[in-house]
Amino acid sequence: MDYFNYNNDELYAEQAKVADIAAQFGTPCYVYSRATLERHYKAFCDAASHHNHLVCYAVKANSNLAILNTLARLGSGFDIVSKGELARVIKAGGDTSKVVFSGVAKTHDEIAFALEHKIKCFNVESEAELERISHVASELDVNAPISIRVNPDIDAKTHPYISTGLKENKFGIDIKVAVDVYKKAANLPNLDIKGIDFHIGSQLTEVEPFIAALKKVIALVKELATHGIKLSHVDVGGGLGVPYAQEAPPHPSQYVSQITQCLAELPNVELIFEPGRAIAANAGILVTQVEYLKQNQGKHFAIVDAGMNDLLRPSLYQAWQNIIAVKPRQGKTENYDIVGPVCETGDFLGKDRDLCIEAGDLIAVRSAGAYGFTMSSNYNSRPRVAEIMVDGEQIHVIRQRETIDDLYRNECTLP
Ligand SMILES: Cc1ncc(COP(=O)(O)O)c(C=O)c1O
Ligand SMILES: N[C@@H](CCCC[NH3+])C(=O)O
Repeated sequence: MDYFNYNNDELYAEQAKVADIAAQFGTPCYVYSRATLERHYKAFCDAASHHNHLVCYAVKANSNLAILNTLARLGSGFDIVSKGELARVIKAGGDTSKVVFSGVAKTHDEIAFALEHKIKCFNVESEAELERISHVASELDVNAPISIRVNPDIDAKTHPYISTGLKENKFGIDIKVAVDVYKKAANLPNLDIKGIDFHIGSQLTEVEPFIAALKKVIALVKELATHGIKLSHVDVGGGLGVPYAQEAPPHPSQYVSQITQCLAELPNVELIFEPGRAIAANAGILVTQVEYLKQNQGKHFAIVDAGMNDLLRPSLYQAWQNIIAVKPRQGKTENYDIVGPVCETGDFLGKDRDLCIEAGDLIAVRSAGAYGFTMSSNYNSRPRVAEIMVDGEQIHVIRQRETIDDLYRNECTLP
């Protein structure tokens, strides 16, 4: 089966299962396929098998414990951005020695927690952070493994909100001053310089920007060697896109092979990948029920029970995700805006979709396994939805739907 089984993934092939799941557990709900998740992870590993490598799944894409545990069992490492994400990795049985820690605002407490759990590396995003990590490591009397996240000033040609490798973005350290920062790191106490990393953005549909950034980084690795600073790994970040609509991003094997070719001149350097979306997006769907069909002066709306609080990407980035009927009907299609219950005009899951549907029907938003549940909220006091994993013939509830009580569990009224 294709890596991007966009039109025919394991879940869609089992429409009856999706309908049963909705009947049993209610809607909206996220439904994931373990088989797809595993296949996507292996696509990276298999393609990189001839180079010393580590795939560190980006936890932010989908941090459910069952998802992390599934990947941990395959030997995955993890890219984290908070103490909470590290705690999830530990709870899910992940190996902390395979964890890299990214993010621009690591606190004293987060750094100490990561050091106590002996993570593989801190991806350092500023000189001030470097000093803080050195300080915390000295307090704990340990050495902190570090890599500098360089900002290579490469245009990733993606949505401006998810572009991270340009000088106007907050991420990383200007590649032009990186040598000086490495020299500074070499002189600070309790730091072990391990590697270098970059991450130029998300949902990239071409390999060229990755290669352009990697070439700059390889030149820097060589320059650092002339200063006696030897690196043992190069972390190329995540960012490989998926086909939500007509875009045709490269298959992971193509992407990985171009990267390994580029890195062939540094055969002893470990290659780290941080994919999130490419592993999780097309392993999940959001299932929602049509509550009402409505017409305003010729404009058709399908009002569904999932909203922007459940899946934010369409509202936040005007992202397009395919929407299909779980049980297609024969008949005339209508052009609908698929909108949710939230009191915001921007609350939509899709616009201008031709569908043949009736109230009560189930529809599925595809490619929703990444940045779906993790970006959901309780806005409008809507309980967060259930997450379900299809695992061969078995179906597991991997997160219960929140109850109304859950909404105010941590609140109180004034005395
Ligand atoms: C540092 C870092 N690594 C990895 C990722 C994962 O990105 P993606 O889901 O696009 O693979 C992100 C998110 O963009 C990130 O910020
Ligand atoms: N949340 C974004 C991706 C951001 C990646 C994090 N750096 C999305 O849904 O596309």
